[in-house]
Amino acid sequence: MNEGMKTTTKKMVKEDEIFASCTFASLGLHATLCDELRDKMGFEVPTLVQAQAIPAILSGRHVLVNAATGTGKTVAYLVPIIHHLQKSDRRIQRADGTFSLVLVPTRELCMQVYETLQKLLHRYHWIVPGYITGGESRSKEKARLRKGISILVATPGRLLDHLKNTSSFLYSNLHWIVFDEADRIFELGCGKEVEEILDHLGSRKNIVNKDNGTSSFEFPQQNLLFSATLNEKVNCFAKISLENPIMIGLDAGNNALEFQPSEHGRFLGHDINDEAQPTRKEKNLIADYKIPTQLVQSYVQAPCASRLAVLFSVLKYLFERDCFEKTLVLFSTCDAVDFHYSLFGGFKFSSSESEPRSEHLFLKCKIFRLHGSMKPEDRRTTFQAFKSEKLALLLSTDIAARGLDFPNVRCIIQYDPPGEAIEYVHRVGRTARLGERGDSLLFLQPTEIDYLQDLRNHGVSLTEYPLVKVLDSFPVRGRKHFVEKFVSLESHSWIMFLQRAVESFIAAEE
Ligand SMILES: Nc1ncnc2c1ncn2[C@@H]1O[C@H](COP(=O)(O)OP(=O)(O)OP(=O)(O)O)[C@@H](O)[C@H]1O
Repeated sequence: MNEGMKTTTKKMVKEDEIFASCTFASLGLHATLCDELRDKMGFEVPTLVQAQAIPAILSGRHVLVNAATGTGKTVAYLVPIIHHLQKSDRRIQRADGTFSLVLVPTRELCMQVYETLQKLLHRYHWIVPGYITGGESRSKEKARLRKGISILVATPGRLLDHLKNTSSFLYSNLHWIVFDEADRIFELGCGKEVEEILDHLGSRKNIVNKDNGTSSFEFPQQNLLFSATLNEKVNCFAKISLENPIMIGLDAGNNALEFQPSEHGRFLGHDINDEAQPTRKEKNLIADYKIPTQLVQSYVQAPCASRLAVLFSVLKYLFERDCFEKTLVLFSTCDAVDFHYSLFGGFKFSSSESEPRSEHLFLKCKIFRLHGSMKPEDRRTTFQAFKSEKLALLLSTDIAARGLDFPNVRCIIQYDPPGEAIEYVHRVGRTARLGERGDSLLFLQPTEIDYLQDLRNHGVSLTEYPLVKVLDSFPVRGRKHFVEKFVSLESHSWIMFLQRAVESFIAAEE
């Protein structure tokens, strides 16, 4: 973490590393839509991924986009679809049903894409956006589908449910299917669910050649896959959902990802229709993770006995010394989020045991929590509130790890490392978006330190966080801690003092 860096909105990378030198109009977009992007969204020029993806999608071909987190992928797929819909000779009507489907892995991301759509469609009132996602009442969703939704944003499970059970869901005019966070959707949908969706939508016709009995697929719709991380799951996904796609963001230098357009297309160095799985070596060659260059990535090694006091100390340091606007802390379970939420929200502290009266809240910032076991309404209000707060702390599970665009999140703390290394990329991608500054801190217990090597295998290297300097900055009984040589975290006077205070607070609580 850059010590004492001012929290400015100054971009940390050169503009030409984020934005293209062309205009939205030069990409072939309708003038009104370009005006909307400028006036409603404040977007003057396209980002690099938008400059490549928008013309590719306008061409009508299938497209696979691999671009770092926070580079504008959402607009990259929404805008060409809106461009085509607004220019159709006859204005589309609700009775025409759904023309485009956007599949996303979480409810919060569903709402976020829906809100972006509402802004983009401000001048196109006849193009109706909508969403269906778990946690809503199915009957309300049925009613919305019956009326007709032109561009529908949905999570896979609930979509399949309506495809099977809502006869009034009209999608005979479906032309675009977008898979945002494609690898995650495939993982969640375990492939079968997604294949069922594609088959229900008529998006994948299995053509059997009468002469030689071979089968291939025909795709009447235009399918678009987006993700910041490519892996074997996306490879399988591409196999069942893309036909000879245009590949964007795949480094030519990484031969495992070279794409040779051919009748079926090849992907990750393999013919995507080839049943043979990539060899172990080729798997290891799968893309280096695309991490924003300006992101400062650190780790801290903290044994179990002191990691809570360390987390407390780092948060206090961030909010009181570095004035970081917003911080997101990620835990592995809902219970862990709930436990730390009640602890952080209630823990009072006095810097000297002899003056208990001077107790005050240890963390002086608004604290929110977000996880899948919360009521849908609470998830929605929390999501919106954290987005609008200026100084806040969000404790969450991986529900907040992908796609969510929280303005001014300056630091991502992973208190529990993600199960899969690939989730690391998406978690840290909640900050350092679009050239903004950002920091990430990964907590590792001594037994987890090999995780760093796993990340290094994907081109990600972390520096050690200057933890002792932070701990030494907290006075104990009015005196700053100073020892010649650091022995261990457990024996640090501040950690021992804080740990005792936390334990007695927890012991006294229901
Ligand atoms: N052309 C643009 N000019 C300025 N800001 C933009 C532009 N395009 C997108 N943005 C902003 O950049 C931020 C990131 O956009 P978006 O959420 O689409 O990124 P993403 O690539 O989908 O990220 P993730 O991989 O995390 O889903 C958003 O705040 C969005 O409003």
